Amino acid sequence: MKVLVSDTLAESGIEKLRAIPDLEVEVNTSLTHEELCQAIKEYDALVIRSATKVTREVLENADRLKVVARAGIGLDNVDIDAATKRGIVVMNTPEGNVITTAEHTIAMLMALSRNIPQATQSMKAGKWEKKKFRGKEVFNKTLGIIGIGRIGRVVADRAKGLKMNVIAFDPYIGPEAINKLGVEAVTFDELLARADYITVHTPMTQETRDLINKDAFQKMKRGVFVLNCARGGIVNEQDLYQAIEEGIVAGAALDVFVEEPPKDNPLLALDKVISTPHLGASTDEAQENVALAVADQVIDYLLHGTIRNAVNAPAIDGEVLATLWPYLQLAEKLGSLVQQITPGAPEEISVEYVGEVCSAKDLKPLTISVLKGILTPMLGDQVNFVNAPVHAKERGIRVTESTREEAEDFTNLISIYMKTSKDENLVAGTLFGKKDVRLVRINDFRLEAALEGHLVLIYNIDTPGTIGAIGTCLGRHDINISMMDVGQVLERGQNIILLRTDTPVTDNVIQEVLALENVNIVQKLEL
Ligand SMILES: NC(=O)c1ccc[n+]([C@@H]2O[C@H](COP(=O)([O-])OP(=O)(O)OC[C@H]3O[C@@H](n4cnc5c(N)ncnc54)[C@H](O)[C@@H]3O)[C@@H](O)[C@H]2O)c1
Ligand SMILES: O=C(O)CC[C@@H](O)C(=O)O
Repeated sequence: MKVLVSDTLAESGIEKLRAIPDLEVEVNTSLTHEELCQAIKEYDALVIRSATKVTREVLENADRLKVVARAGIGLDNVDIDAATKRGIVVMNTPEGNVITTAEHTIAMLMALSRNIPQATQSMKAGKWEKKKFRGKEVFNKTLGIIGIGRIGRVVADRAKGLKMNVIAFDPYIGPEAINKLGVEAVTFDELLARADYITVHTPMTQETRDLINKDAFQKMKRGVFVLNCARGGIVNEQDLYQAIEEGIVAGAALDVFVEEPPKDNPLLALDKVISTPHLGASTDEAQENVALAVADQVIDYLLHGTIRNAVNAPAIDGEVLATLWPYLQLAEKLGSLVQQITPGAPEEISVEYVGEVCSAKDLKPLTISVLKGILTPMLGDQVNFVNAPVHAKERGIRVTESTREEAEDFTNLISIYMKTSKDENLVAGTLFGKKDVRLVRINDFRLEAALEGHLVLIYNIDTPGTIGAIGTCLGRHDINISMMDVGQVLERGQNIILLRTDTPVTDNVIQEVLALENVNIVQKLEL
């Protein structure tokens, strides 16, 4: 079998792959996209970091490819849906670079406070500018951490060592769990108002894109320092530029950018911005960790069929996988839906399997798929079929599973009830014709809708003209509705409307729909 390594990988990982007599390993880090589309035809495995773009076109040419393996976490450069459609397993190595990235954040924090990069540059230019580069102590200052997952909590630990006061905001981890880390749990606005330093450690999701925007900067202390060693775009780049110009932000440290490498990014011209070229994970130790992990995972899969850390397939036997496949999609989509409509930190998840689906020998992969669906909108690429139950456990989520063999209205049904710190909801779905995923219930409302694309969920009072008004409002913004399904609870005179639109609906349009008469709740969903 042939393995192509198309990005720079630590030598130890390449040696590990080469030590297997059944594997022929080629390293080529200079392929163009067109060359990769041609070359990929011969390979069984593709090992990448973040540079290789594994597009639909690459995957369509991948006649024998079985696995795309990422040394690192982020899979922004892989078309996972296209890989799934072609039965190609996509895996990553989510553990190996946590400490390294947290240390980089602390290095950036210190460099920012003491103007080290600027002072170095000035000295190299033959100057001695002692006054110009007077800095700030971090001792006793407040560090606000947004997203206190694996990296965020190591940053907190190291910052406490520097005797900083650490506060954190993470809507998906209960305050008790945050407080247990010796970190004060606060709301988003409180963090913005109190922090002297703000660092983001969330994944890039719909919710975190532009999380630190104009509004957020307006709520910060004057003189705040802002750090982003997570993903470009969590801190809006134009708004950051403006906030620096207005004197709100005293300095920013950026390891990641919306466009990498950045082209003519005005932030890089500002003295108050220090930057590194996505070096968060770049230490000998982390690169060794992820290279060895990725090599082990590829060997295990190619030689023994054992899947680890896959984001698109559970670790089960191929035959069982074929039978469960459509149910896995249903379970994951329903999980994603219930998470998107239920704000707050999940506390309890109950999954009920009804009818034909109960004949599956083992329902655990389906429950894991539900968990993956629930956790992915919160954690992005970090969640896979292996670690989803671990993440759920770490977050203190109670998960229960039950079965009922007798089906009522549907031959098979998966229902998920989720309770969070703020709300609770129940959703249910079925497979039509054994493979078409359909949503059939949200709480007391019965529907029949395909679960895909850009969706808008609207709760309204059942009165003539409301649906027309919603359609007109979207039409005014040139948004085409490609599907509409209405569920009713007659006795309460309430409707639920699920729309699919050809293009995503912006937050401003959502607010306009919400302002219409008889409309109570409007939620934007991506499935
Ligand atoms: N710079 C680098 O080279 C580098 C290296 C590794 C990881 N990363 C990035 O660092 C980030 C964090 O990675 P991790 O391993 O700690 O992930 P993680 O999944 O362990 O933690 C992410 C945390 O963010 C929280 N979160 C999600 N949405 C949020 C929101 N709207 N507001 C506040 N918190 C929210 C989650 O609940 C979770 O606790 C990711 O974006 C990852 O891609 C960057
Ligand atoms: O491979 C890299 O250097 C990027 C690392 C990091 O952003 C990741 O997603 O793991």
